[in-house]
Amino acid sequence: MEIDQCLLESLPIGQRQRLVRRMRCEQIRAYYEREKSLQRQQGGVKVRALPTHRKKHHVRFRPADIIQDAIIHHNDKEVLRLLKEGVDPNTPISSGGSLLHLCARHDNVFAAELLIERGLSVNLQDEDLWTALHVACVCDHADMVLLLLAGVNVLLQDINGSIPLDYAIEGTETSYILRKHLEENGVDVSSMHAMKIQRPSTMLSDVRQLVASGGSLNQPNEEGITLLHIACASGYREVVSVLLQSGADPHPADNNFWTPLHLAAKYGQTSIVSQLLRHGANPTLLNCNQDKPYDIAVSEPIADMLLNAEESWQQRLKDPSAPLPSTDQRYDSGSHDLNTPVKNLNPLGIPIAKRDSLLEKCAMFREAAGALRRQPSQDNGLDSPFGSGASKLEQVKLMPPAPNDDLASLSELTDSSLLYEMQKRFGNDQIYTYIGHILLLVNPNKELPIYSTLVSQLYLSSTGRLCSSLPPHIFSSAERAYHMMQQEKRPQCFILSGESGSGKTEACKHIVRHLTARSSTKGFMLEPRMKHVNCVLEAFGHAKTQRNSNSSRFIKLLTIQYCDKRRTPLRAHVYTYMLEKSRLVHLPAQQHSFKIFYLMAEGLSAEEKSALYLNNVLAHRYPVIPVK
Ligand SMILES: Nc1ncnc2c1ncn2[C@@H]1O[C@H](COP(=O)(O)OP(=O)(O)OP(=O)(O)O)[C@@H](O)[C@H]1O
Repeated sequence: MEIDQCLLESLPIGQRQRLVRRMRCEQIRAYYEREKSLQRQQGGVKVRALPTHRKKHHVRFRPADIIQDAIIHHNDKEVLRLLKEGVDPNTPISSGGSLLHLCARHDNVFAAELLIERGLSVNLQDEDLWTALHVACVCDHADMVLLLLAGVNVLLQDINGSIPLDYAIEGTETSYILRKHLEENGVDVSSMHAMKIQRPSTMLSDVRQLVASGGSLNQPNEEGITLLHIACASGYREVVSVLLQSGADPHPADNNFWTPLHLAAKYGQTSIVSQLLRHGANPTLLNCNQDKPYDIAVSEPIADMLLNAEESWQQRLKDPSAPLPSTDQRYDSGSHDLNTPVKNLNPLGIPIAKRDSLLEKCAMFREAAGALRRQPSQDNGLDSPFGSGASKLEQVKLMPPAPNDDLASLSELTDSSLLYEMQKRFGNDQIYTYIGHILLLVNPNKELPIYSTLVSQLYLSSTGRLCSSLPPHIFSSAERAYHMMQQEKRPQCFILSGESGSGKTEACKHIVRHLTARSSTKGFMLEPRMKHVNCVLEAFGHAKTQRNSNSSRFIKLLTIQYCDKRRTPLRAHVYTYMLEKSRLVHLPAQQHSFKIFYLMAEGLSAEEKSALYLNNVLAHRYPVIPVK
C-alpha cells in the first residue's frame, strides 16, 4: 500500500496513525512472504547465503526534499540547480504550506525570487490560511516583505481573520513598510478593522435568518462540522449565543470527535467556553487524540473552568438534579474579543498554531502572567512545583509541532527517509524526534534555549499523554515516566543509549531536573544542590576521551520510584556501577585520567600534594591539563 506523504500529512492525526499502522502490518506481512518464498527456493534451508559481492548501499533523497534543505541553508546554487533540473516550485513542504512559506520563514529572498519567477503564486495559503507574507511579518523579515509586496494580496485573512499587518510588530521596519504600502494603495487601516468584524456579523445575520426560518442548527457538513464548531473556533461570541439560545446541540462531535468545547478551549475563547458550559456542554468527551477539552486548554482561566465543570459533570451523573457548573461571569466580557488586535493579546491566548510560530520566533514570555501554571495540584496534591516566582522575562525557542515529529508516521520507512527527516530536523534545531514512544536525540553541541523552567512547565501534563501542540522533548519523556510510575505504582527506568559523546549524560541531567521540579514544591530550589552533586560525581567518574572531553567512565542506572515513607511522591535514584577502574593504571592513547587527578594537581596545597606523592606532577606520566 503506497501512500503519498503529502496526502498522509493532510490527514488528522488519528486517521494518520491508523493508516500508518495498517501500512506497517502490510509491510511486515510482505516481508515474511518474501522470506518464506526465499526459503522455499533454497529447498527449505533457513540460512540465507551471504552475497559474495555486497552492494554498496546508497542513501538517496528526493529532489523535492533536497530543495527544502537547500532553502533552509541558503544553498542558492543548489536551489538553482534543482529548479533547472525540473523540481516543481509548487512542491508542498512537510510542515505545511509552500516553498515560499519556507523561504519566508528562513529569510531566503534569493530562493523566493527564483520560485516566484518560475510561477509560484505569492498568494498561496497554508492550512491555517497563512500566506508567505504572514510568515515574513511574524519573523520580521523586511526584505522578504518587500519582495512579496510586489504581487501579494496584503488583505488575505488567515483562519483568525488576521491580515499580515496584524502580525507585524508595531515600530518595526516590516510594520512601516506594510502600512506605507497600504496607504499608497488607498487602504485605510481603520477600515480593515471594520472588514474584520464583517465576517462574524455576516454569520450572525445568516444564523438569525436560519433560526427565523426554522432551519436545522445542528446540520453537520461532510466532516461533521456544525455551525457551532465554526463559531466557537472563530470566537464569534454572539453567534454562539444565538445558536445556543435557539436550541443548538451544545456538544456535537465532528468526524474526529472534536466538540465545540474542544475548539473553544484550544483557541483560547474564554467567554465561549463559559457560555458552552452554562448550556450544558459535556467537558468529559474525548477527541480522536484522547484529549478532553481541559487537556488542550491554552490558558489558566479556561483550564480552571473546565476542571470545575468536569467535577460537577461527574456529580450530575450521580445526581441529575445537581446544578450546572458555575462559570465565572467575568469572562463573558471576554479578553479574547475579535476586535482586539492580535498583537495586544497574551501570546498564550492566540490560537495554538500561531502561538507555536511565535515560540519559534523566540517569543518573550512574562512568566508572571501565570497562564501556564495550571494543573500540577491535581496531579500530586501539591501546590504548583514552580511556585509564583519573580516576574521575569524568559526566552524560549520551541519549534512548532510538525508531521515529522514522529517518524513512525512517515508513509515510507527506509534508511533514506529516516536519515533525511533527521537531518532536516537537525538543521532546524529540532534535536528531538519520536519514533512511537522512543525519543531520538541528536546532540546539537550548542546551547539551545529549550530547557528553561518555563519549558518544563509547558510539558507538565495531568495525564501523561503527549501534548499534540508541543514538539518532542526530553521533558515529555520524563513526564510520561512520571505518570507511568503513578499509574503502575512501580519504578520506571530510562534507557539512554548511544555512542560516547552522543548526549546521554546531559539527557539524564534534564530528566532529573524536570522530575525534581515536578515532584516538589521546592523543585527548582534543589537545582543548585544538584549541580554541586554533579560536580563531585563528574570529578570522580568523568575523564577526557578522544570523543568526549567530559566522558562518563562508569555505568549509571536512573530509576524513578514512589517513596511513601517520607511522604514525597517521587524519588529519582542514580545507582552507579562499574567505574572504569583500569583508567587509574592504564591510559589508552590520547586519553586522560579521571578529572579528580587533575583537580588535585591544580588545587591542593604543597603539603597535601607532598603527602599524596603529587609534588612533582610534571614527572607523572599522566598529562596535566587545566580543568574547568
Ligand atoms: N542536549 C544537549 N544540548 C547541548 N549540548 C549537548 C546536549 N547533549 C550533549 N551536549 C554536549 O555534548 C557533550 C557530550 O555529551 P554527554 O557527556 O552527555 O555525552 P555522553 O553520551 O554521556 O558521553 P559518554 O558516553 O562518553 O559519557 C556535552 O558535554 C555537551 O557539551
